[in-house]
Formats: sequence, C-alpha cells, structure tokens
Amino acid sequence: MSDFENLKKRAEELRGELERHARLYYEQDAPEISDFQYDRLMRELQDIEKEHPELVTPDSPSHRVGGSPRDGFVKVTHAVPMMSLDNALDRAELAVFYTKLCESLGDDKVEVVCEPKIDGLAVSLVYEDGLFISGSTRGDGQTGEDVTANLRTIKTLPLRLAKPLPGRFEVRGEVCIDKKGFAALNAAREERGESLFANPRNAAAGSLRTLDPRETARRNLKIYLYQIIEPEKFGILTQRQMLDEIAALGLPMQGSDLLCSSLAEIYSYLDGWETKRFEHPIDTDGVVVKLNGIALRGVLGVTAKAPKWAIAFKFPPEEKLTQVREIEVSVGRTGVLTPTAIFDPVHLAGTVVRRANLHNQDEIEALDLRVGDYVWVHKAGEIIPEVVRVEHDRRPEGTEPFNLPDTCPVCGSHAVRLPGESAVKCRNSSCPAQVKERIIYFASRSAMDISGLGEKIVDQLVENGLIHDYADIYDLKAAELAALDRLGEKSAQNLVAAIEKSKERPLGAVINALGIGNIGEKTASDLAERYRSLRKLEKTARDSEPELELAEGVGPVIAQSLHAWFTEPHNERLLARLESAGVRFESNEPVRDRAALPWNGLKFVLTGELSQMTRAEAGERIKALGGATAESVSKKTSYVVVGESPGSKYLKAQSLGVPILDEAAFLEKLKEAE
Ligand SMILES: NC(=O)c1ccc[n+]([C@@H]2O[C@H](COP(=O)([O-])OP(=O)(O)OC[C@H]3O[C@@H](n4cnc5c(N)ncnc54)[C@H](O)[C@@H]3O)[C@@H](O)[C@H]2O)c1
Ligand SMILES: [Zn+2]
Repeated sequence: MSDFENLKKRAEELRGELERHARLYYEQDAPEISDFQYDRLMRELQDIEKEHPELVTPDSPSHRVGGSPRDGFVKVTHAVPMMSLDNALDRAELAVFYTKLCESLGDDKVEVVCEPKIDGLAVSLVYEDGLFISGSTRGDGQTGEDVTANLRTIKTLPLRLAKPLPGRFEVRGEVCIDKKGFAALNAAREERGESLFANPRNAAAGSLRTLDPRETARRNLKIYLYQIIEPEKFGILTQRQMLDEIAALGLPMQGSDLLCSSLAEIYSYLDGWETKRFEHPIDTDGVVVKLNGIALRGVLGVTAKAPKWAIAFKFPPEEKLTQVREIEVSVGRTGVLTPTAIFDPVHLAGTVVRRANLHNQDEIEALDLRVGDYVWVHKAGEIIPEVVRVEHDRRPEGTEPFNLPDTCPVCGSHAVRLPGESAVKCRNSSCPAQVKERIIYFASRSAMDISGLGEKIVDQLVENGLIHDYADIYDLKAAELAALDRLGEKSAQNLVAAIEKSKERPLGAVINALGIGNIGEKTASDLAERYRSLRKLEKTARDSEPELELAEGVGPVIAQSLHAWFTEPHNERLLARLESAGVRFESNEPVRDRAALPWNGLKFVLTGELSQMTRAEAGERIKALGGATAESVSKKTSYVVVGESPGSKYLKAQSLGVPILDEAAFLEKLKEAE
C-alpha cells in the first residue's frame, strides 16, 4: 500500500474509534479511555486532515460538536449554536495560538482572559423578564436536551435574576459536581453495587440527564456561568465586563480568572493554577484562554466546531509509576470484601498516595494485577486514587494471580459471591467488622428510628463490650447507659424509652433494619406489604428462591440475597432474639384492597425499549393498577409487552404461548384500565 493509502486507512480507523468513544462519553456518560488518550487520537486525525484536506469527510468527528440528544428528552434548537473549544495539549500549542491571535489583530499585547476550565457539561439558560424559564444541554451543538426541570433542582441556580432585566436573556455555563460530592456519590453507588462514574464530568452529566428530576435533586450539582449571549445588547464590550455582569445578576461565577496581555503572564497563570487546582473544590481539566475584546471576536470568526478566539489548554494527566506491595482485604458495613492495592508512596495531585481501591475481583482480573506488579496510578477527578494499568512487561518472577478469600477475614464466616453480583460478601449480620455500622444502620431513621443511638454512643457500647450485635440493644439497661461518657441519667432514660418504642416500628422498617444486602427502605416496605410477616418472608426465602423471583419488585438478585441472609446461622439467632424482645414481626398496616384494582393478579414482563415511557414508568403504572411485573417469562405470565428491539423474552413468550402486546396495544389497555 502507498503511504497515502495507509494514511487514508488510518484516518478511517481513527474516525471509527473516535466516534465510538464519543458515543460512550457524550451519550452514555461512560467513557472507556481517558480524555488525554481521546485528545491524542483526535490530534492524530486532525494532523492527517491538515496534511491532506482531500481526506476530510463532512461528518468527521474533528468537525462535529458533542453527541446526539438522548431519547426521552424534548429537543431544543439553540438560537445561537453551542460550540466546543479547540485544545492546546501543551504550552507550545498555546504559544502558537497566542502568536496567531496577535498577528491577526496586529497587536503584540492582545488582552485575553484566563479562566479555569470546569470539567462539567455545558448548559444554556434562558430567562424571560428576569425569570428562569428554560435550560438545555449542548447536545450536538445545534440541538440539545431540554433539562429545565432538572436544572430547577440545582440550589445555586437563581430562579430570578438579582436585577430586573426585561425581555429574553440567555446565559451559558457549566453544570458540575464538586470533588466531595463526586467521591460521596461514587461511594454510595459502590455500596449499592452500581457502576461507578469515571470522573466528575460523567457524574454531573449522568445526574443532569436523567428523566427523574428527583434523582438530579439528590446529586447536589453546582452551576457556574461564563458567557452571555448577544452581550452587545447589554453594553458589554469585554469578557472581563461579561464576568462582572454575570456576578451582578446574581448568577454563580467561578472566579479565579485573570486578565493577561502577554504569553509570560498566561504562563504564570498556568503555573499558579497547576498547583491551586488541587485545592480547588471543583475538578478542572485545564484553563480556557479567551480574547477579551468582544468586537474583535467577529474579526477572527469560527471553525465548524469552535471559535477561533479562544482555546482550552488541557492539563497533562498526572500518572505515576509505582510497585504494588500488598492487596489488603477489608470488610464494610454490608459485608462487602473490598480489595485495596498498597503501593510505594507517590506524589499525586497535591498529596502522597499509597493505596487505591480495587473494588472487586472482576476489576483485578480486568487489570490483570498481581502483588509485585508495577502499575500506573492517577487520581480520578483529582481526588480518587486509581490503578490505571499494569506494566505487564515488568512483572517480576514468581508472582501469582490474586483471588479474594472465600471466608471473611474478620469473622471467618463464609464469604459468598452470588451470581449477578460483583461483590464477595460476608453474610453474617453479627460480623464484628460490620457490627458498629450495622447497629448504626439498625437504629437509623429509615430503620428502627432509635433517636439518641448515634455513632458516638454506638462506638462506646461496642468498645465497652455492652453490645455485640443489634439484638443486644434490647437488653440494655438505663444504669449501664448512664455510666457512659456524655450520657446523663436523663438521656439514658430517654434512650431506653426510644429503644422500647422502636419495637412498634412498622414491619417494613424492621426488614430494612436487618441490613440484608440489596434491600433498602423501598424494597423492605414492598416485602412487608406482600408477606405481612417476617417469619413468612423467612420461610419463603429459605425454601424457594424461584417463587420469590416472581413476587412484585423482587428480582433474582434480591431473592438470592434474601436466601443467603436467612440461611446464615448467625442471623437465625439474631432473629430469634429480636422476636423474643418483642420487635414487630407481623404487619399492622391495613391490607390494601388489591382485589378491587383492575389488574389484580395480572403478571407482566416487559422487554425492549418503549417509545412513550421508560420501562420503569411502565412498571409503576402496572403496579398502580394492581398488576405485577417480573423479570422472566413463565407460564404464569399474563402478558409480555414488547417494545423496540426486544430480547430473548419475546421468543420465550412465543414458545410458551403467552399473549404478546406491542406498545400500542399496551397503551390502549392502560388507557382502558386507568
Ligand atoms: N474519554 C473519552 O472517551 C472522550 C470522548 C469524547 C470526548 N472526550 C473529552 O471531551 C473533550 C471534547 O469535549 P468538548 O467538545 O466538550 O470540549 P472541551 O471539553 O475540550 O471544551 C469545551 C467545553 O469546555 C467547557 N468549559 C468549561 N469551563 C469553561 C469556561 N470557563 N469557558 C468556556 N468553556 C468552558 C464548555 O462546556 C465547553 O463546551 C475532549 O477534548 C475529550 O477530552 C473524551
Ligand atoms: Zn464477617
């Protein structure tokens, strides 16, 4: 093949790869490669296209912004396109940009504003007569997603501007999650066995682009504005004035920007920010350099995807090479065995790092990591240490593949990995490693609601040997409690009263308090409603997993988790003691008159994508009518609802002769019943 043909082939390959990664990143918020790797691939394509303009295709990723809007959102056409920014991957590229800027404008001291580049996702807000009326994501630059309801849940987003502003006003900026929020969100997701966000940008994007604004509200997102559309209308002449005006309107602004008029000043800003960014509460992935004069921007114009008057300087990724000395296994509140790599200390993003969470066995296998290996580590979102990859060529002799133990390193009970779960767990609810956390959870508001039994008191009770598990709580005496630090006689009596009162908690709260894996507040209350008796639930869970699987809201994972918990002998003893203490084991809630609901007794299985609603919404509506949904098709299934590109359930339904409804027929049936 000629050189030219080789290049042509490479360009095609690069486009394919870049498109795949762009979809993962923009549409699914789940990238597979780092931004740095992505930027390198993009630069390679741009270089080929620059050398050989005849190889440019109109749909090349180098000429496009972002990704397509997600289904389920109303689409919004932007009045002014939302563009991307060109990148400078090092200082030399930045120098080229600034020099060109000076040449084009015939001025060797062109003023630019340097701003931190927030690693979030771009949004545009529209205010009408000073009131927030709508907001959208960038999407592909022309068309974005209407996320007004989700944006309204962001606490720092003003619904009314600080000063009156008649007519339409559009302002743009970045929605993000701060480093603390990112770490907390991922920790909670890990606890629930959900997939982790790769970085704060993906976490923010995933949180803003959900169809449930209540979910967005829980994520504690932040917003910072940096651009007013049609600034001339407001008499704004420079970027600096624009930022002042944003602040004056009461809109959150990032700050930390600096007006510069030479390359040396820009570099010194970069120097300063390269260390300051580690203490900054929000993850930044670079510095944006923008021409200050707004009228001059028109002189320079735009390319297909970015303005020519601004550039994003990207920080190089901080990765360090080190050697793994040990893989430590710890046990968390829910009994999850978590492996942690311990390596020789390295400096990363402003701190010394010696350990990184390896999450689970699958992660270790995906990395192919062994004790003794040399590994590259970095901090995701500048905060969470991670092993990025292993230098397999440097693997020392005599290393062995690592496997998580099959017994709990703390209590010696069996540690089991259930099918469909990523975690190996100790299932013993009186496991000492879990005991404090389990007791705190048991006493928490959504469980037994024992006010006064907080972390500090639980610490003392466990450390003084007064309790060993949560059933011991019911044997506590006021005199024992009064002897603890910080607890007077009065509070001790109050605590005993709160413990007594907790025995009356509803059955759902009791089930939640047990701390069974995968069973949270909602599932526990569903189980209580269905079984109405803890002993009945226990019996079902022990005898027959398949039957549970068919119960409302109980999928196979939950069924297996219940089975594993109720068959652990330690837990049998805990239950017996709770029962004899007088904790509620039978439901006292009135039975809902299910028989009167139109779909009582009907079982639905949903497969494929529906266009009018999500599957979860369809499930809710089925339930509201008294029906149930199940994961798998059996002879007991009443209907299989088939959406776009259905799975094997469709074939199964056909072979079993279960009635099949397409979306239109299902909607019709819903309408009749509702
Ligand atoms: N890892 C992957 O697989 C993957 C895939 C696709 C894209 N990416 C990443 O996304 C980048 C491309 O995304 P992009 O088009 O959003 O470009 P970008 O993130 O490089 O820069 C443009 C964006 O910067 C944001 N921004 C933050 N602070 C700003 C400020 N102060 N002023 C102006 N804008 C500011 C805006 O949202 C703007 O749209 C790539 O460089 C790559 O790093 C990664
Ligand atoms: Zn244990």
